[in-house]
Amino acid sequence: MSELEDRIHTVEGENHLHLAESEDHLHSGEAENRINVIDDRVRPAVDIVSLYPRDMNIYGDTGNVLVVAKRLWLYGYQPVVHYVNQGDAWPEHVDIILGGGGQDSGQKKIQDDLMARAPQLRQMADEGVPMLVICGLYQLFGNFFRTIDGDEIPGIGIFDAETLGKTARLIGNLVASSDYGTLVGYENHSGQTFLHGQTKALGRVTSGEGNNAEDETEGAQKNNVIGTYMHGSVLPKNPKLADFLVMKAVEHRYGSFTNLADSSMQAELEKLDECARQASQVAQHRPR
Ligand SMILES: NC(=O)CC[C@H](N)C(=O)O
Repeated sequence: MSELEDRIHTVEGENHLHLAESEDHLHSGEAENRINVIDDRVRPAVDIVSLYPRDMNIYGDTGNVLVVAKRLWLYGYQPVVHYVNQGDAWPEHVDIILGGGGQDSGQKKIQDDLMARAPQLRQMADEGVPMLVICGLYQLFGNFFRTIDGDEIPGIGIFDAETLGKTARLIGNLVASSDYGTLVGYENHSGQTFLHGQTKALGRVTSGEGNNAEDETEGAQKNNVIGTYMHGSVLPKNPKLADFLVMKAVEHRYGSFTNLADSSMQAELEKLDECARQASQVAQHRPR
């Protein structure tokens, strides 16, 4: 084993340890948690922001952070995860932002902080920073969410879209066709989102409801920002979508994406993709 391989191997052990420990940081309130300290001479760093993990993180959405970190690792990069809750400092480097869903009450807890960060987030979206926002946070990346109680939670308008709370909840497995293949996930929301203007949907629903009970659209995409109603978490079963985000994050940081994986990392990626393919097949045929 070369010195480099040896180092990557050793570092990988540490990385897993830190990833496992990182759950503790979700509620720690610390401004920033570097989950691992790795030799930057070996692996180029990519900085991930997990946005509002304390209040916006349901139905396994934190799994998206683990998938992006793992795939970056297997492509030969060094993932550095920063957990950013309300009031926390913004990291110096941000290459990708991942945020989950939440109850209406969670959305109210983050609304002021989100509005304060809105200009920065809009600028980053314009600059091509990849972002993935699920359900409750997706709704707040639109223009507003008017809840069933009549409260209006303002959004940051990255997507030209509005969300209206309805009495019927849309709950169950969700399948959509998209540029990233067949996407599978799980939806549970009372808000129904309607896209306006040139806003592009992420996909077309083939089973379930997606954005609303009317037009068969699911999610939205603008530049490299993706919003979706798919929990589950979505990325483990949808690796093409994960790779789109991973590659855009590397491109943002280094100008282009290069696969730095050695043969064992490549083999692990292929194994993961095969697991994802099988999981997706099963999920697609589950009743709603
Ligand atoms: N799953 C969610 O993130 C729910 C979002 C929002 N509170 C709704 O019910 O529409």
